[in-house]
Amino acid sequence: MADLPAPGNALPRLARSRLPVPGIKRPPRAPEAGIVHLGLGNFHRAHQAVYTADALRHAEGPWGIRGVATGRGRSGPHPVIEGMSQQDELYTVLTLSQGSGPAAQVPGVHHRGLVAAHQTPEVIEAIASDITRIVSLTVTEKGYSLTADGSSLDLDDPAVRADLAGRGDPMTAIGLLVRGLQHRMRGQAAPVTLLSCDNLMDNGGRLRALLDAFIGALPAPERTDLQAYLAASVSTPSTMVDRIVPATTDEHRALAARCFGVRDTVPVVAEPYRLWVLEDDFRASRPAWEEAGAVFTSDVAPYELMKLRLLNGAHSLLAYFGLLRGLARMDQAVADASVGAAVRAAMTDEILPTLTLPEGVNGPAYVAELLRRFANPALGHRTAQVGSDGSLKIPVRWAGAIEENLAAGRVPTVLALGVAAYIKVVTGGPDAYDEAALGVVADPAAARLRKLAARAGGPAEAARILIESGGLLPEQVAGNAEFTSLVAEYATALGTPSGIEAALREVPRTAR
Ligand SMILES: NC(=O)c1ccc[n+]([C@@H]2O[C@H](COP(=O)([O-])OP(=O)(O)OC[C@H]3O[C@@H](n4cnc5c(N)ncnc54)[C@H](O)[C@@H]3O)[C@@H](O)[C@H]2O)c1
Ligand SMILES: O=P(O)(O)OC[C@@H](O)[C@@H](O)[C@H](O)[C@H](O)CO
Repeated sequence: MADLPAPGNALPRLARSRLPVPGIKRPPRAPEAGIVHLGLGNFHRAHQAVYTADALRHAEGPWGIRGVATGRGRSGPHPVIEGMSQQDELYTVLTLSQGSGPAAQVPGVHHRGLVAAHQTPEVIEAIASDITRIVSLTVTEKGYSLTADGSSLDLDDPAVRADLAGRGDPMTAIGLLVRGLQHRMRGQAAPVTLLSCDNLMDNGGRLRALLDAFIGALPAPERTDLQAYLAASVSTPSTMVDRIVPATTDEHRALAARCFGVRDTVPVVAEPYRLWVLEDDFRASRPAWEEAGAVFTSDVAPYELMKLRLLNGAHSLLAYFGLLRGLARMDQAVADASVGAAVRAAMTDEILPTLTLPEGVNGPAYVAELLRRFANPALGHRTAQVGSDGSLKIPVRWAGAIEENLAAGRVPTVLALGVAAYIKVVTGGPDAYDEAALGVVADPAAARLRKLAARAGGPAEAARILIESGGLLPEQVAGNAEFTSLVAEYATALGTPSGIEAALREVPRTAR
């Protein structure tokens, strides 16, 4: 992590004893950690942690958070864990609005964090602790060890196989959870709630199915004991989580220094809007998150579907169209006349008709509000960040809407152009978009998809192959000749540098 540019380096580091400062209150001390959170990334720190800090102001409870940095492939100190440990486990949440300066909050709910890759036994112990009532997750789509089509646990993944065999410390989030629950069961600790806060449809049900699949593949005595324990003592409610939280940059660190006189190496930035809708199925107690504005309901599905298809679906369209148009930031993409019009058309004509909205939500008003949120220039949200991991996001964000349009006899033209744009970005190499200026669009399936595309004689054939064998879209979509032909047509059109502009101008008018 790069250090702060001057004059920030001259400032004293954020610490409990240095608060309050004008604009930032000193938080109360974090209470006992009843929550273990896997995936101490930016989103958790700007969403669940803020709801928890706000809830604690209304009702006390043992709701400190033990954050765990998950995932592998990193050696040495973890920047967030290290940064927070040098700041009394504190960090700043900068709320960035269009047209006004930032507001700041220090949630102050975290205890000393753990790095799963180096401190696995401590993580298992924390999950198993009788004090722990909730284990929450934001481990990204990649963290769930899903098969390429996203339908089930990838039992061919070497990390999953090693975790199942119990060879060494568990490496996957699912393996960690199961081993933690096993210890919990043996220690006869209180029931516990596992709370997925990732952008996955039916995230609670999905997490449960993955745990069931993992446990189902264990040998008999372990398997049956854990199955009984899960049924009796573990709940996995679904949640819809919403707040745009971009990756932190040096500019954000400098902004914190300039506006609040705080040298914080690990701040997070977020939009003012936030929403959290949770299925009210907690096996043990929980923070009074409703006091902080969270909504508890018996059915989260309409909220999840609305958010994933409209917000995240539109986000991914903006990202790929923006990248091909040479636009680095999401606000630039939505402000671009041709990109903005196409994405608005997709939201209104292709996605909204596939949704049964939650009671009281007005579709057009929700779309208008999303477009306003995307347009916030203060966030600096990068198209390359939102466009990354598309092979895991497209099945969640676009596939259902495409499938339902086709089933209703409509061909969703903007979503078809979106698929062609994604294929160009992920398989096109340096010619597809200006990587040096816009940033790297990472994707775990990139090598596999490029290999498939390399077999083709041109972009149209590559698009057909990727739709048929890439695992991005369900069979019913891949088998729809009209849709596949349209994506192939767009793939050809995107072959020239001005292709995207012409296609975007055309696409909202060509609804079929
Ligand atoms: N950032 C947002 O605007 C936002 C909004 C709503 C929901 N979310 C959800 O939160 C997730 C995380 O977003 P973020 O902004 O915190 O990202 P981030 O990059 O700041 O953090 C990602 C976290 O996931 C962990 N992770 C990554 N790959 C993993 C793997 N293979 N196994 C286990 N853990 C892994 C990392 O250790 C890190 O803690 C998103 O993928 C999304 O599902 C994000
Ligand atoms: O966080 P990702 O990378 O899964 O997705 C990028 C954005 O679409 C997403 O984070 C949104 O900002 C968020 O879902 C808004 O609530």
